[in-house]
Amino acid sequence: MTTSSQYKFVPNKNASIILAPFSGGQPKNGVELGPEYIMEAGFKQQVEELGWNTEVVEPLGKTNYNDLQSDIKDKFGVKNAEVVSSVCHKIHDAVKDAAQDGRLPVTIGGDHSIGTATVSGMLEHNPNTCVLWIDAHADINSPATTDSGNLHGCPMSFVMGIHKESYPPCFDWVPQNLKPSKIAYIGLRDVDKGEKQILKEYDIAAFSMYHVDKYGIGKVVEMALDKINPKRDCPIHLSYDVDAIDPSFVPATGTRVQGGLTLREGLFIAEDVAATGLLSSVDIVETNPLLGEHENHVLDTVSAACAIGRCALGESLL
Ligand SMILES: NC(=[NH2+])NCCC[C@H](N)C(=O)O
Ligand SMILES: [Mn+2]
Ligand SMILES: [Mn+2]
Repeated sequence: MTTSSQYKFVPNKNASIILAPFSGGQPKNGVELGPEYIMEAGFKQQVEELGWNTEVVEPLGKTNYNDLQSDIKDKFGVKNAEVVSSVCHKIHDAVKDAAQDGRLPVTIGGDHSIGTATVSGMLEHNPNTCVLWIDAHADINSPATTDSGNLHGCPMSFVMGIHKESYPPCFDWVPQNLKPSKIAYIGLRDVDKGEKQILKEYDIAAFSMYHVDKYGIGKVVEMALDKINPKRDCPIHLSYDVDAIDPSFVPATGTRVQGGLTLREGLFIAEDVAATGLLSSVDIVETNPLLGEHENHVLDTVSAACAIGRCALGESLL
């Protein structure tokens, strides 16, 4: 079987690998090292072997934004709002610039708070963009609902403007331009009570591990795309939290939840998005090399992160 390997929204196969070594959206050290480990594993060369021209972009420069962190909630009930906001603003601009330049942004985290930046950046570039969020978590808490106060649990509400009266003013720059009908989740299995209410209230397409078991991953990806991209004509932003995949395959991540996707199911999602020809951007987040109990944990996690990227960029298309 042959599948079109053409990327409709990036016909020249130019990609920008955007490094986001940031951990301020959650309390565990080490997730800021994700980009370094993934690049050292040869990710850029791997992408080039697939026929992409790549450039590496470091919107955070050499500044270390990770020492400014605190574990104390502010009066809005969240932690590190100022630094998360300013890091996201830089990544937002880098993602948008890359896309405007005809390149496919591949943003490597770092924690998932940067979803605020990538989703809003791609939506400013093309308002038809839909979002496929692959994660054990819904990351749709607002400052009003979050228990942890960790902003990596909140990016989806920020880009939709859910409970906007609860946001710290430093997030005023974030365009709240994602419609609830343009986001679908796959892999959910640890969703907070307040998040469940939001998913219901906004009628958001949410496929949990229950649906993966019941229908199979192939059908679930199809159902998700039917909801958010029924005519298969809109660009797809794939935001991939490696914790969607079961911790037996991907152990080095900060919020492990048992009962996840097999590695093959996880890669299939990226392959199937690639096969649509509609991929316009991808995030690969939450690789934390300091959380492996031994070296193999780190190797497995880093190589899964690289494989997600390669599959999204067409490795399995013949
Ligand atoms: N990107 C992630 N791993 N997010 C985990 C979020 C966990 C929890 N729902 C919280 O709000 O803190
Ligand atoms: Mn997660
Ligand atoms: Mn996440």
